[in-house]
Amino acid sequence: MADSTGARSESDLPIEPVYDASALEGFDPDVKLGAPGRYPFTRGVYPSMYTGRPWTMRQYAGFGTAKESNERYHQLVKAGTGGLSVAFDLPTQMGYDSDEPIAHGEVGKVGVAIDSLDDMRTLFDGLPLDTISTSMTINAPGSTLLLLYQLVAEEQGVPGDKLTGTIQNDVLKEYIARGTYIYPPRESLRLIADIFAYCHKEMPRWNTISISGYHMAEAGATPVQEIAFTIANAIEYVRAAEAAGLHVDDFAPRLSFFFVARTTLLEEVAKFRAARRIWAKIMKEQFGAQNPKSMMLRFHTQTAGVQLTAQQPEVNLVRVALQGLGAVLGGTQSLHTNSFDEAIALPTEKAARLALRTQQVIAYETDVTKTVDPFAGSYVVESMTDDIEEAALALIQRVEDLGGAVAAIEQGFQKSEIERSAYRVQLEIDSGERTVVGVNRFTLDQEERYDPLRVDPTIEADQRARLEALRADRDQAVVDAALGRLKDAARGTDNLLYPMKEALAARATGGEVAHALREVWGVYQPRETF
Ligand SMILES: CC(C)(COP(=O)(O)OP(=O)(O)OC[C@H]1O[C@@H](n2cnc3c(N)ncnc32)[C@H](O)[C@@H]1OP(=O)(O)O)[C@@H](O)C(=O)NCCC(=O)NCCSC(=O)CCC(=O)O
Repeated sequence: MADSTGARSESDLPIEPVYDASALEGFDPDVKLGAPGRYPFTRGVYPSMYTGRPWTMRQYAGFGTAKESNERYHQLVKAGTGGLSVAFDLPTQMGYDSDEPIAHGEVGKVGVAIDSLDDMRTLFDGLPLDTISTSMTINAPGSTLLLLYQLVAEEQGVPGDKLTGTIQNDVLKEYIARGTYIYPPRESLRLIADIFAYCHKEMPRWNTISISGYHMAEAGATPVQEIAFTIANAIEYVRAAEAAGLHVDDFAPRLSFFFVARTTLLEEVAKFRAARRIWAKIMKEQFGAQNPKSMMLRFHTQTAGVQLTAQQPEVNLVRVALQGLGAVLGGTQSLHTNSFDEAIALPTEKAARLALRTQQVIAYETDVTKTVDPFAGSYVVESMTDDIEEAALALIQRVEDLGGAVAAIEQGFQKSEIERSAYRVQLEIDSGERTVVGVNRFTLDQEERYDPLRVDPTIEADQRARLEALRADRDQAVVDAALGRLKDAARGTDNLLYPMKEALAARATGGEVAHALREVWGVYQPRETF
């Protein structure tokens, strides 16, 4: 291994200037790799990987009203996207309606505003929910949006067992890095276990959670921290579901993951391979899973937004191509490539199309899809995979020693470790030790003007008007009764999703559902650590 003066990876692990056969001394490919599609899945979750089917090109999109977002989805489908991915605005993500004072100024900004079944119907108008898979980036109110989706599908004549997609539903990382939590951790875990049980019965093809390292990475986590904290959260979810009486093989096949892809391509490929191996072993050895699908770490990837620059934004096209290539070489199941203008504002239609084209070039103009796991056996990538696995396992153990992910969150552990890493990177950029092209080297004297997309400010008023009409039009007594049954379930142990679905079908709003649960469970108060 390199001495302390040698190159270091993003995870602060040594990188040798040259790797040779000695790096793989004692390396047993049968144990470390297995065949593609076989335990421990280091080489990928499917035997044929992209030679059988390309990854899902799934571009995250949504802004303004349901109608505008619906138009963008139709454009993306026309441009060849393989699956939908819905971005919701902050009020929707926090369980507030568009007409609440706290929502003012945020309606439709970072995603689409969805208040009720009426909005959801508009959002998916003309999109065939029996054939398209849809991911929804929604966490604390994940159950609400999932049920609205199911209700719209039922109106289209598509039953729950035909529906494919994913809700993010990963509240633990919200406490650590992203911030859109509502309820305290223990109640959130109970809701998540109810979602697992509901989907097992009613929507068996749905991916019930997307356990995410992406946002931790955006907040500054290193690759090792990203996968270690994500897997530690996943362990917590498995325990919560088991405690609720579910059998591991009844829900684990539908757990999915979400990671970042940085420009440091070699380490990223190693990270993805290590993550698969770690998860497979944990599920088999620690949780006694029997179904190989329970051991498969299937993941979505988004290219690293934090690496994009507002300066010379077209350079971001190059960064995204490299990041996307890393994700594919690492065996991702689904990929979002960022638009080059994302460091400035919401992507324009042209920028969104170019981002999709980037994936299409990787898929159809390179040769990396023609053979499975092309880096297998590489001196450097296998060494890095081992190093990352070892470091990540040690960090998972530290979380376990603190009492598991929830206890560690309550002690502020993950957040402060990530902040330390972010600080280190910022110091390196400020001192010039780390080059960011166009920012601290190769800069322009005068940046070109760039006209970003702006959200129409009148949409908040439109959304309010729609809510007023909905409240005047619906049968309030039916809504109140259903919300009452939801609160009773929250006080007791019955699965919450059944009364929640009744309330939403009666046109209760997302805000009303969240308020009902707030009333019973209270809200999470974060602990500040320095
Ligand atoms: C599991 C994944 C990762 C991918 O699901 P997909 O449906 O796309 O892919 P998949 O499951 O791999 O493949 C679909 C079907 O094809 C089959 N299949 C695929 N490849 C195969 C092959 N080579 N051989 C045989 N079968 C194969 C699979 O078994 C599966 O069928 P079966 O199902 O029948 O087995 C899912 O969770 C997902 O799509 N996640 C997306 C998450 C996302 O978009 N998040 C956006 C976050 S955006 C965000 O957070 C932004 C930042 C912010 O807002 O803060």
